[in-house]
Amino acid sequence: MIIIKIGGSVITDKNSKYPKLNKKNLKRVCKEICEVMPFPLILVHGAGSFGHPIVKKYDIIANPNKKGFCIVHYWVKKLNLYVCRYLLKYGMDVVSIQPSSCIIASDGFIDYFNVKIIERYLEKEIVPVLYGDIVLDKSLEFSVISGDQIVRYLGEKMKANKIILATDVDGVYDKDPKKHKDAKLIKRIKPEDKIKLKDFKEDVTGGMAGKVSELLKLAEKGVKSEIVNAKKKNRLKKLLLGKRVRRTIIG
Ligand SMILES: Nc1ncnc2c1ncn2[C@@H]1O[C@H](COP(=O)(O)OP(=O)(O)OP(=O)(O)O)[C@@H](O)[C@H]1O
Ligand SMILES: C=C(C)CCOP(=O)(O)O
Repeated sequence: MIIIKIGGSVITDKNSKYPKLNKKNLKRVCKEICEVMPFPLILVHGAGSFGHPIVKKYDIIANPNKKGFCIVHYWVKKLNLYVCRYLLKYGMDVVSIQPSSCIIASDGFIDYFNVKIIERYLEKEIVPVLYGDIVLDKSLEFSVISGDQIVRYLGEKMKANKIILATDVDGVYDKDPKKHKDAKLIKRIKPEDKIKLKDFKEDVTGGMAGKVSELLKLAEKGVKSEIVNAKKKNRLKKLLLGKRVRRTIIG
């Protein structure tokens, strides 16, 4: 079982205040995955500018509200349609799974997740495509569930043996590589390493810090994961083919 998360920073222009697709990257990444066609596979993607700026605009974290919920839901679903469109174009049989229809959270964390339907699609050799979404929350009314959190949950539940998070940097650095030219790539992070996550840039779901903290939870359960740069042509493809590429291993 392999789980790949395609980062919103790769398939959208994450710096945009409005939803803006990076179609070139989206097509290339979908093509790279389809050229390898790993199976059994679950795909997850992030929200990028189709989610984060809208969550901020409607102040959903501080004030979970119905209007904001509906608008965020609409945009992330729209991004998911684009992702599914290009996966289909390059030959993969996919089905879109809307997290807001199968997940209920409690205090921002997945509390209930009906994975039965995912298992049934996998039995039919159809790849489920999920995404960071806004969902019902028992205590907060609505909460934002990152693609990273979905990866962590499914990684454990589905006993994945390969988990890849594709983003716009080569992996986890000792400081944000976009702000510091001298940042050094950390090749491996183990649960026992005392890594300071609070210094890493944060978006509404925690950015790189959120990603690492979810992956460390997986590592504690003995499940390893890898963060790789999918903005670089063929890097994800090579990793899927089992070749050694520049990346961070967590676990
Ligand atoms: N120490 C760090 N190491 C690596 N990247 C870092 C670090 N601190 C901050 N970052 C930032 O984290 C970003 C990647 O995380 P981010 O959550 O934005 O990616 P993503 O998962 O691709 O996006 P999305 O959450 O929209 O799916 C990079 O663009 C980088 O600038
Ligand atoms: C912003 C929303 C709605 C989902 C965030 O998911 P992520 O991009 O994986 O962090």
